[in-house]
Amino acid sequence: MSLESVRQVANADFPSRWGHFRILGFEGVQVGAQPCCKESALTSQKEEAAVLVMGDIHATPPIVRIHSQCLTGDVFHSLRCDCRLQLELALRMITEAGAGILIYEQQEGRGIGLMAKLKAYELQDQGLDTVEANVELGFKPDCREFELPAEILRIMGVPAVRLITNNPEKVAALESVGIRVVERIPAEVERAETFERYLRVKQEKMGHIFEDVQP
Ligand SMILES: Nc1nc2c(ncn2[C@@H]2O[C@H](COP(=O)(O)OP(=O)(O)OP(=O)(O)O)[C@@H](O)[C@H]2O)c(=O)[nH]1
Ligand SMILES: [Zn+2]
Repeated sequence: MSLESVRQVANADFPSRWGHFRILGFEGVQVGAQPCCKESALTSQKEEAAVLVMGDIHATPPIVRIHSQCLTGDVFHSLRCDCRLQLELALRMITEAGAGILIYEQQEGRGIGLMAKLKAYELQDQGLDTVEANVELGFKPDCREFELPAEILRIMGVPAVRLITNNPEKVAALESVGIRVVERIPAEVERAETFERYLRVKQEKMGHIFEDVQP
């Protein structure tokens, strides 16, 4: 599968409680078969992202967060995962620096979609972890490829970034298309018992880097 014809479709003023941004819309088209699942939950081949931009992003490598949509966390403040806290961390870092980019990718449930993620929650309630639940539903543990955010950064003329993430796949995805990650900024948040297992599985099964705990 490859991503084609990525284009910017909007650019507007965006005052927010975090600070004053521009908000940009980008879309691209995925061509080829969905490699992720047996029964495709993703009916649309279009990939979209909303991008918040603040300040001068060209003077030095800007702070960048590639955030995958988590409706349950980002909107409802779920404590099953650390997504909302990571989103807040990123927005705080960008506004404190006065410059940066937040790419909000519509990759709900690591790309499996909202309904499948809720089914995965059900399986997790029965004892499976996040990786096992995805596999049980016929998906890969992680369906994301991060081609769209990489292409967005290229279109925006950003050749080097300081990336907020614990996920080495995001670093590798950018570097594989020539965007240098001059610094990886940990996306570590205050822990809660309700998402302790979620983080442990990210560390043990998905290779995420956590500096505040030993494996
Ligand atoms: N399949 C599945 N996806 C989940 C679950 N909980 C959260 N997600 C999704 O996980 C994605 C976030 O991925 P994470 O693995 O938490 O973190 P990451 O984006 O890979 O890495 P960081 O940059 O360090 O945050 C979002 O798309 C969420 O919707 C779950 O139980 N199952
Ligand atoms: Zn989440």
